[in-house]
Amino acid sequence: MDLLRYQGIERQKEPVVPSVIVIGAGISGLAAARALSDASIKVILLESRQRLGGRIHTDYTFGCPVDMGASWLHGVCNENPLAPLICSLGLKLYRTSGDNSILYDHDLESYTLFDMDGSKVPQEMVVAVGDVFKRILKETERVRDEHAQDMSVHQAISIVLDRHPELRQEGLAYEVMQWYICRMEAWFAADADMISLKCWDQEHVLLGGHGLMVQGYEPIIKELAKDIDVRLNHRVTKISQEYNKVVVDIENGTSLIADAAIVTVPLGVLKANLIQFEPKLPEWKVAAISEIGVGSENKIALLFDQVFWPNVELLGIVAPTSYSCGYFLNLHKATGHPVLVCMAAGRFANDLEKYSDEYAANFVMLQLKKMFPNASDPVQYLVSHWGTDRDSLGCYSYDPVGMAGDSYQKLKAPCGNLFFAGEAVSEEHSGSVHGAYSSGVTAARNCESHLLQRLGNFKKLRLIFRDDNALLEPTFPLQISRI
Ligand SMILES: Cc1cc2nc3c(=O)[nH]c(=O)nc-3n(C[C@H](O)[C@H](O)[C@H](O)COP(=O)(O)OP(=O)(O)OC[C@H]3O[C@@H](n4cnc5c(N)ncnc54)[C@H](O)[C@@H]3O)c2cc1C
Repeated sequence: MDLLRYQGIERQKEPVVPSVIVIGAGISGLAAARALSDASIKVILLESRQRLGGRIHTDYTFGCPVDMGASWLHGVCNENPLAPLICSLGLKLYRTSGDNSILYDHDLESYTLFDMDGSKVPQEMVVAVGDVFKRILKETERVRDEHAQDMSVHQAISIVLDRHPELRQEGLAYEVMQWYICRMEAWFAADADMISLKCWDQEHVLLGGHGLMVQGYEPIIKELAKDIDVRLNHRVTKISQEYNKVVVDIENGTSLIADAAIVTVPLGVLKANLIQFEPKLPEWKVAAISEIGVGSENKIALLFDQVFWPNVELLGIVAPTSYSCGYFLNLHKATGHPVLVCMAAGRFANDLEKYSDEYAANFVMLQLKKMFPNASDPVQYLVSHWGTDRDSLGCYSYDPVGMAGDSYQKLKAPCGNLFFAGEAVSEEHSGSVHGAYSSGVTAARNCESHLLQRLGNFKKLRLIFRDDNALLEPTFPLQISRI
């Protein structure tokens, strides 16, 4: 095979500079490319979209940053792998909850809930039902211990309520309970009847609570991409491992060749077989791809000319089913801009994608008008489509009922000179930005060790030095506010 007929990375003269193709310019791909580039490895980053960031997408159409993908930093602490970057860029965080928040709870104190008739739900009831919900979840641990077979969180809640009728709620309190289930479903981006009882609370949560990125996540993406050879509009269609090399075919008909590749495309893209692998991926890898779930979450952001809602972080509407409940993030509290973001998850998020943006915006405005009959119409709106966008095909991974315990490890495991990164390979922090970032750094390190073993000590060629210690110790403290 004549390697020179491939475009892109040219055959190197001695001494050898290893080359790696990173596929996907989300946070994991950018982190991997940055780490490899800092280790003097030649990197090309291929991205199918016309923009960087993947499931991080800060939109500026409203004249202020609005994150249509990730918006929270989960774990506002120096141990968060993103802390050094956030600090060095001087980015501000608005903390919506502290250390004692539970997994799916961004801040109990600053919710205001309404019923379908627009009446405010008494705060004592919100707190009381929240306590009952915590007790129910605690009881599901017993159900888990009693059953060898996995089941859904929904099924376990039903078993608990059969055993403890005193925990059942009636009337408005029942609707508030549905709202808590809706919040939990939003965390996992999946309905309660799909979430694994065995796994749902096994996530390792960093300290420091949850903080909104006030200026959006985009500055981090820009910083990581500095000086990296990124090729936008380069959709990868095939990855072949040949003669100790990796050949990557691009939709535009060109091919690139390198010593190794790191695949960071979303799990949804792998599930849909949008990239052909030659030879085929081993069965254990294919099984992991199919076992891990991909959830759905969409945002409908609404810009108003003035604020007509109370000064709380979240506005919620309670309903007889978790599907019909709704909630809106009040960006005005965190950023000062008159923006509400409706967050839809699970089947509701999927269903919204079947309609036009106008329909979705009208639908959530109807919900808002139930809470605030005098609500003005939005000046502008934005609607995300993470589930049908062929570059994401879902929002982030979750643990479905019956998932094998080692699926994340298998998804992460390399196949020869092919490495895997992305939020879904992060065992401890899947579904998060910091988990995706770390997975990219880890894949780059593993890839570098692989190349060192195969090609010898190219380290002596180190062209760019980065002070590794500078990455460990943030120069400035995290800037956290609570207005
Ligand atoms: C609505 C929503 C809300 C979220 N909220 C939060 C939050 O508040 N906090 C948090 O920590 N996390 C949140 N997340 C999750 C977080 O956004 C992701 O975990 C993280 O951004 C994933 O990064 P990644 O690099 O793994 O994947 P991606 O960002 O998806 O990057 C993969 C890249 O691969 C590209 N690609 C796809 N196919 C191809 C191809 N064939 N060829 C070349 N390139 C391809 C894609 O275009 C994309 O740029 C949220 C996600 C969504 C969708």
